[in-house]
Amino acid sequence: MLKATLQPALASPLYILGAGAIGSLWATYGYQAGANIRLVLRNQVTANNYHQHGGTHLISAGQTLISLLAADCPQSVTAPIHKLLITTKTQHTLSALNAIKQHIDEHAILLLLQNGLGIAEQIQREFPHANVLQGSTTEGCYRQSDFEYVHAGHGHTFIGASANSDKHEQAARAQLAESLSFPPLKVDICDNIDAVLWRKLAVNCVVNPLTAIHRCRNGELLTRPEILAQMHEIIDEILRVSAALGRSHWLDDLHEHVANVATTTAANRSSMLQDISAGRDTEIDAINGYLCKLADQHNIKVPLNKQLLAEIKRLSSAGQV
Ligand SMILES: NC(=O)C1=CN([C@@H]2O[C@H](COP(=O)(O)OP(=O)(O)OC[C@H]3O[C@@H](n4cnc5c(N)ncnc54)[C@H](OP(=O)(O)O)[C@@H]3O)[C@@H](O)[C@H]2O)C=CC1
Ligand SMILES: CC(C)(CO)C(=O)C(=O)O
Repeated sequence: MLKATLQPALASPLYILGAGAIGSLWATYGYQAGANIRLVLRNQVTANNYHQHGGTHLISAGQTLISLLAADCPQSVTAPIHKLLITTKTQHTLSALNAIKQHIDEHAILLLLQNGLGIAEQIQREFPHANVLQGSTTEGCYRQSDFEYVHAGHGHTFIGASANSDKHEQAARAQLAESLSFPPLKVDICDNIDAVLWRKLAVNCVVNPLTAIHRCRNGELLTRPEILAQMHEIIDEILRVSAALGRSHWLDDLHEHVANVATTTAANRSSMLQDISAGRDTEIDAINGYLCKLADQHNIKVPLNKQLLAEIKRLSSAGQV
């Protein structure tokens, strides 16, 4: 079915669902740029706390940028949402969206900026007429305390949809990317976002659970021979799944790529390590869980990925008392 054009939604206010680290980057720089942005916070208590705190404080290049945006909770949203940036963790996305479902216009732009895969398809099923787009970012931001974030690393953000979209939609998508490029954030459209996301998934399947299990920073993975050997075996499993899906060309240098990411982010505590250390649930289902599901569908054995999945789930439930 031909979808309604993206154009009407483009001119609407940008709602941000999931005003954590990544959401706060777009909220803060958007506010600085004078964009029309509204946050959708979890509930009225969070919205009150946000106002009492005086909004979001983002430490960026040694400066504290303060933004006090309009902050709704699901009960207080009044206007229809036409353009929504979703920056919750993957495991919270559907419940967060369902809480505001009645306020989302049926042809809305729903842009996911998350690690992990599998959520976009679920959202498209829940919102069949919506323009569901996906993005991937290499910006780095972490939470220092409530509503206080640190922009730790500058990166690049790509957004896109499935390859077979028409030219008209592509132009609108370029406009969307431009409208989200609040300096210093840089957003571009990508002709093959599936490849970008798959490559990111592959890295996350290796680095995230291993750093969480071994409680180490990303770079340390490369310095321990037993972990390094495991990394290569995990990557080989990912490559076998990719081959079955006809996606090998997206990952032709995966062993080197994972090592490069671990090197360039050597000092990072991965997001999964942070979640496990804080006793929070993790994005493992959308990362190794997603890969294992595909492997099962294609009868490919991925024992190491399954072990990582089980171990992270065990650690995560042990941490939640
Ligand atoms: N941080 C980074 O540097 C990077 C992150 N990513 C990816 O971006 C995504 C977001 O990550 P990040 O920003 O770090 O995560 P955060 O945990 O910092 O932010 C997620 C936010 O979503 C909020 N949230 C959860 N449930 C709801 C709900 N029902 N209604 C409203 N808000 C809700 C959380 O609120 P609460 O705190 O109350 O739970 C939290 O503020 C993830 O997929 C991550 O992997 C990708 C690249 C880099
Ligand atoms: C690339 C990597 C591993 C950087 O830490 C990441 O995406 C994460 O921590 O989730």
